Amino acid sequence: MKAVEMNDLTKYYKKSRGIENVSLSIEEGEIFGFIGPNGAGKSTAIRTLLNFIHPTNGTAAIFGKDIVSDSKEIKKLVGYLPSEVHYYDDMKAIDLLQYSAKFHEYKNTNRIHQLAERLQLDLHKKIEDLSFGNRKKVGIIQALLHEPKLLILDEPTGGLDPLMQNIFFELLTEERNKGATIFFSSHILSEVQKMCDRVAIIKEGKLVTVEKVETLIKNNLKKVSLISEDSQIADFDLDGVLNKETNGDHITFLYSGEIKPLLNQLTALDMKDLLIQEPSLEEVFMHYYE
Ligand SMILES: Nc1ncnc2c1ncn2[C@@H]1O[C@H](COP(=O)(O)OP(=O)(O)OP(=O)(O)O)[C@@H](O)[C@H]1O
Repeated sequence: MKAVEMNDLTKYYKKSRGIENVSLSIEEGEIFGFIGPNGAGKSTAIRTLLNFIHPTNGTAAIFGKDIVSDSKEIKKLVGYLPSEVHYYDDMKAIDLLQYSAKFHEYKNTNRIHQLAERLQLDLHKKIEDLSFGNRKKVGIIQALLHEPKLLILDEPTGGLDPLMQNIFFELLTEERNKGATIFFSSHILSEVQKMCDRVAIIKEGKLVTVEKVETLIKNNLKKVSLISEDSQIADFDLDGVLNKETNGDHITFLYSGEIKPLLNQLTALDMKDLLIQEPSLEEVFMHYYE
């Protein structure tokens, strides 16, 4: 059974586009990244999955249960971290988390303390006295505490310092090793590269691609940098050449295709230097974003 399955999931806010015809599925046990620029529709997709907003069209299921009609059952299986956490400010963190554990009928309250220790959070402070990053930690503990089968995390690392981000990713890895599925949205390419098995890229509400992270990087896309004083360099072109930039005698571009035609074309140029390498994940994404 798929952990998450979206079929043509569409959400319009009145006439304005949230997401359109998003279809994807996430396997149980996967760490799946959801990447896209601001306003692309990541939070809309996540909030629709959690039945906070209703789909305009299409369907989705979590562990085979319909996101609208079975939403109550789904809530028991899911841990959710919103991109911005808002709580009752004058509650202490511990009270809020114990209340949350009760809601999930989760008995092992030691886990709250264990997670707080790992994340270095003082549980006895009131929410209003916590910094933005420390409130985020409360949200992380709330999402993880009942050991859900599926974690849905919307921009989870915003506000965490690098040390805490590492601890957070350790916690996610531990949950995954216990069998959890993790679906998280992010702008931060390095964390997607480090953590995810597969990634979906969303742009202007539509899914652009779903790929294994390694495939995205290796997808035959090469970054070519060369130096040449050859006057023909400005006209250099070939099927598969993308994002060409010329700066004096330096030229860089991405290339997707067979390597031989590229080399044939290059050897015709009078070159001073040539470097063909794998593009960074960022360069790959910029190519999809354009
Ligand atoms: N409550 C709302 N009412 C009207 N339009 C909305 C609402 N929420 C989101 N939108 C619109 O839906 C589109 C997708 O927004 P969404 O917040 O899902 O994007 P996102 O990818 O999560 O962006 P970000 O990375 O900035 O959080 C945007 O055009 C946004 O303006």
